[in-house]
Amino acid sequence: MAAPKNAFKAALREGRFQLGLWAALGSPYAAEILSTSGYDWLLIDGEHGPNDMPMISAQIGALRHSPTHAMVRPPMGEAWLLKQLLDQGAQTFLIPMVESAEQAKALVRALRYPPHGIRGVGAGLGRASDFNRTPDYLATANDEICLIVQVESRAGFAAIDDIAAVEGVDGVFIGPSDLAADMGLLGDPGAPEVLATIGKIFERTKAHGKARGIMTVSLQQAEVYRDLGADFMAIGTDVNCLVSAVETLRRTFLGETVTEKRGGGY
Ligand SMILES: O=C(O)C(=O)C[C@H](O)[C@@H](O)CO
Repeated sequence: MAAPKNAFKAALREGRFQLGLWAALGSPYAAEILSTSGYDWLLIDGEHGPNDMPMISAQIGALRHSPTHAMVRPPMGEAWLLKQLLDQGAQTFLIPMVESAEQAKALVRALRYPPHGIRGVGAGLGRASDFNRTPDYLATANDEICLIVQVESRAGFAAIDDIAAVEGVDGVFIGPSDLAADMGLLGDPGAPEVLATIGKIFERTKAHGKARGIMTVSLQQAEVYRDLGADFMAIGTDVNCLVSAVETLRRTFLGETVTEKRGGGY
């Protein structure tokens, strides 16, 4: 018996668009509710959400037997952290602020067992191997890992061809908020200059045969990104869904109108 198949990675390889949602509440209960809400993937956010290792592990568990694939974003792409997340069963990783091919190559090695990488052998203790009940896990794990690197700065944009060319990088995800901030447009990811840069990053990513990802909380912006070529996209966050639903409920009852900031304003 082999490592679990990575349905998200397979879908990207087959060119099937994957719709996602951001999970930053840090709630396995919320993750379980979202796991059967029709999304192809759920990003468990350890960079901006209050998600520590036990919390992330519990959310991976909540998604485990659902049609929604767990994508995990650690605060940084550190090998020791990725090792723990891998053993907890994470197979798809979103790594923030990647700005060089060297950084991308180090991430690939951190996610693979020797001789192709440096991942420590300990999955027998974790969900990854179904708690040591997957005889062929070690031999099959590498192929089911999906690495998505975030390009979200001018430095990352400048290195996009080198980054996208790295063997083992499966996709490039643009963080529009951080990219806008680094471009001097803090809080305005919908600015024309940011959109133009996003288009160029997507174009170069596709040229290297890699998947293109992005996120927004604005459905209008989502259409723009889809037209730019996004292969996978998050169209909201659990936090935003909760806040906007509560606000909309109150405003609707009071007859108030709701306006949206350009680009979602994230
Ligand atoms: O820079 C970005 O935009 C992202 O990386 C996504 C955000 O971190 C996400 O938390 C929404 O704000």
